[in-house]
Amino acid sequence: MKGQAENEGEGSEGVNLKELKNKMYDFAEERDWDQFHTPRNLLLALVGEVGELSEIFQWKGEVPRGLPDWEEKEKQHLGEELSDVLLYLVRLSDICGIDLGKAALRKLELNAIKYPASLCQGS
Ligand SMILES: Nc1ccn([C@H]2C[C@H](O)[C@@H](COP(=O)(O)OP(=O)(O)OP(=O)(O)O)O2)c(=O)n1
Repeated sequence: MKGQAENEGEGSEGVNLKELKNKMYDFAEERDWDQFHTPRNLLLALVGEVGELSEIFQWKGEVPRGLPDWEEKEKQHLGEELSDVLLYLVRLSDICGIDLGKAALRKLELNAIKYPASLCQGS
């Protein structure tokens, strides 16, 4: 199993970072909001959204994977906050001139070197 959301809704599989980056670019351009999308502003917006994401889990204690007991409305809200975090992260990376996909792949490689599976099994 690759993840809890592996078999979820159609249409989500083809989404890529470039598409999200371009859509955020268009969103800002159409509103003349590019002037506000500075690195610091975007970082603060990102952190704010992480706070909103945290609020959803606040006081719930640990919850089982897949969130089986959550109402659909609650899960939809979670999806919205996760998306806000992702979108601001994508936009922040773009504004800073970082190729996020490339950077993330490189980081995965570094992680694998730092934590060799043979030495880290289950601990
Ligand atoms: N200057 C802005 C403001 C918003 N957005 C976009 C990116 C986020 O995906 C979303 C954030 O919108 P809100 O600030 O309205 O935040 P929420 O959607 O979380 O609403 P609320 O804080 O009322 O729950 O809109 C943006 O790109 N640039």
